[in-house]
Amino acid sequence: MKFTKMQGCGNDYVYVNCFKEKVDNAPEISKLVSDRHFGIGSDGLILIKPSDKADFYMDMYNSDGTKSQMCGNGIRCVAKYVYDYGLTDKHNISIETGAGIKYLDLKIKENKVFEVTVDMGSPITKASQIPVISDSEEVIAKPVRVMDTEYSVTCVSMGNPHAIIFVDDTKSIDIEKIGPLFEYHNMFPERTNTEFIHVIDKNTIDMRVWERGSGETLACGTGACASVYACIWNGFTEDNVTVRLLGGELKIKYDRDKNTIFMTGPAATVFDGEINLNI
Ligand SMILES: N[C@H](CCC[C@H](N)C(=O)O)C(=O)O
Repeated sequence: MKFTKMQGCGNDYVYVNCFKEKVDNAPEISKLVSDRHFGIGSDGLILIKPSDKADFYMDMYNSDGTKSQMCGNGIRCVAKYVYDYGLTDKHNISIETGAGIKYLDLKIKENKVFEVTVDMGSPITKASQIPVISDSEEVIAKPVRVMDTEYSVTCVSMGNPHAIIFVDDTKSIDIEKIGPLFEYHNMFPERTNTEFIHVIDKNTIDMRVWERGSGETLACGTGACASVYACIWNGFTEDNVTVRLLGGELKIKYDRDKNTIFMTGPAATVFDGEINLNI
């Protein structure tokens, strides 16, 4: 199987052009290629497919083989792939995802995409739509006890679930221990991505993330959008926020009039390759 390894802020996936390659059993293949010792090494698998509703369709799988509705860093790399590899010459494209059709604005230098702005759609806060089990309609700054510590949890979906937790320092979190406890917490019937946020100032936050189905990643685009909305909702930041992640920075803007979140960030190609899938 031919593939292209790409990354957005260090959130790296194996991309397959399904206009040319046939991929059966994507969940199994995602687990295989994601393995950083026995496979290619990645946070998951992203299939680039035709769509009858948009220019392309992004089909995304975590490294544990589970499917996700949406991938922010991934969709920027899909945009880079389809332009750089000649599947489109448009500077504005639409991509169908499990979280609806997304619209992207490609920034190009020397005929290659280097940065993309994505209309990520509206944040979802209704508990039943995240989903999160709660006796209230929405979950904002809810105290949740895990491992004899109480955390303040705010839940937002960007088509995929996010639990945003505010902390005083992102470095001191034992994310390998705490991350899975939130991911598999019984308040999240479909599990959750979990973001740990330290608010630096009204326009800057630090973020670490434990992703549903992939563990800690260097960045999470949907998580950055969900986290910025949670910050605005809690009154901690303004509408334009730089999110500082382990793997880079994302610029997030909440457009109040449209109730829409825009994400701007880099996309990079690491290498092209071919793998013998004897499964
Ligand atoms: N890394 C992705 C998010 C993957 C989400 C996935 N872990 C899930 O929702 O199950 C991003 O940049 O938005």
